[in-house]
Amino acid sequence: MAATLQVLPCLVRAPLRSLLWGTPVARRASGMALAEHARQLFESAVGAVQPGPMLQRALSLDPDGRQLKVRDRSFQLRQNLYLVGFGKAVLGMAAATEELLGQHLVQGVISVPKGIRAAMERAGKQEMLLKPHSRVQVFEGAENNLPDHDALRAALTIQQLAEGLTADDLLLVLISGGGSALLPAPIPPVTLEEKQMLTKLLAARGATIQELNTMRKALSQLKGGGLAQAAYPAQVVSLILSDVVGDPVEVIASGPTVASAHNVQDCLHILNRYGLRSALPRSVKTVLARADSDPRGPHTCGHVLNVIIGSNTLALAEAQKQAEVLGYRALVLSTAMQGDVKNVAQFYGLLARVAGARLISSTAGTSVEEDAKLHELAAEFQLSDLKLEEVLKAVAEARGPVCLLAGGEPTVQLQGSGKGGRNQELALRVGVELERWPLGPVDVLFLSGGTDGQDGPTEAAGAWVVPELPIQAAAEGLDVATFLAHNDSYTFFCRLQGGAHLLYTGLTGTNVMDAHLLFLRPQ
Ligand SMILES: Nc1ncnc2c1ncn2[C@@H]1O[C@H](COP(=O)(O)OP(=O)(O)OP(=O)(O)O)[C@@H](O)[C@H]1O
Ligand SMILES: O=C(O)[C@H](O)CO
Repeated sequence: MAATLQVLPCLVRAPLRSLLWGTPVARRASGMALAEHARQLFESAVGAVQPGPMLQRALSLDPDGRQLKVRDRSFQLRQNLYLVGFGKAVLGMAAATEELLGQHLVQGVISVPKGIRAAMERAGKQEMLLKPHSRVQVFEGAENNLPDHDALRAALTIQQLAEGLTADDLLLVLISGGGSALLPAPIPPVTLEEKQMLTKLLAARGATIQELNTMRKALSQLKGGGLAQAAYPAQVVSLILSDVVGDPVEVIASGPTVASAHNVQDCLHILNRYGLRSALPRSVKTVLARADSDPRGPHTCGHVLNVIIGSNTLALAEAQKQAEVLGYRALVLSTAMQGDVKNVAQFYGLLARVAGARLISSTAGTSVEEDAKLHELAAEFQLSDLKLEEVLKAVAEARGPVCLLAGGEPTVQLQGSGKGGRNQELALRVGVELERWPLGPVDVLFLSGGTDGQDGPTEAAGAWVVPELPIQAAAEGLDVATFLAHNDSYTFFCRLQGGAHLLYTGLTGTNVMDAHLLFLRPQ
């Protein structure tokens, strides 16, 4: 998520209302009513994981304001409350926390992306901004999600605050995605540049976020429970907005308040897997060699309460509820969609075909081959929570409009130098897939959007498509295959019907991966 949000370049001529869903002409186009519902449901998903409501749900003060309740735990408040935070959504989380607990807050320090305050101001999101005389000091850094010297300064200030706490104090830690890059504190003699280089190399070779953060933890003073250790003997409560599939607290932002269960062997394994063992800087070898013989052993976190306060699951549950209100049979397929965007697109294309056939009539169903192929594709993703059979069964019984919801974070192997994001590329690819399969008398619409409101380095959050997409594109002389070959989905959608298929929300101030919505409505 780049922190700045500029004018929407492909739509500068359009009035504000039509920026969202296009011109009146486009509005009449096929699928426009479904598109309006898709936008509403996407917004309700994002709304459920806004910092304010999330923190109000997670925290409560007793009537005399002396006890803070978090889940089933109570903490005494007596001018002993401190706050630190790091992550893309932490500015709004800190503002909401100060709003709720300001009278008890002694001091706070947060590390947030460069330019985020200005972007929130431009977007008119006052609720995401701290008040003028806030007790929370803000550091902006980690441009392009890479740790830099500004983030390092923030991390050292956070460390100092934590180390100064006593057993009477309570430290609230606000954590969200992007927290790893915003809290760099390499163990000497490893330098910031060396750590940055290693994480960049691992990411470029396809390391997963779990692998990347295992390495980050091994080389950091604050990750893998280091921050909790620094705050000891104060009590620590971490409020975590998850941007990782399955909400693993030890992985999100590299688990600064969760004892690391990894050892040096795990790190060597990862380095071997990506052919990086021999290229390691001497400093990294030194730190890894020291780690297992550290007499203090791993960090202990018995004084910590880690709480997930927002996640993709929560966001989809709200969208599901709203879809039912709009009259859809709404079903959540998975909150763990991962895998190459091409395969994910193929899956959704085939799902529309198979589910669509079941919706209109079980006898005019799809071929055995199509059904088998759909299950084969699903099995390849190895999704822990996929409910394909249940969903297909429910669709067959639905007899009316259906909305299938999923969440996660597919990956794009970048080959071209075009402008796009994984949501727009997924939508474009699904548009192509939808045309490949005869769908029968069913209206279909697919939307993919990033819940942070910014898809890759573009101003859009995502896009929506209908099966007529290839025909619409051809009518405007747009060759979909060429745009896809250059990873140029944003340019494509800007040109298609004057940008009517792009989803614009502006920066949302939250981040729980992506949301995918597939609508099927018998004609
Ligand atoms: N031209 C492009 N076409 C398609 N995808 C792209 C393009 N350029 C970048 N991306 C994808 O965008 C993603 C990076 O953008 P973004 O900052 O939104 O994601 P992120 O860093 O994973 O953040 P978040 O998890 O907060 O969404 C990467 O997955 C990258 O592959
Ligand atoms: O910061 C990070 O480590 C990633 O966003 C995952 O939480």
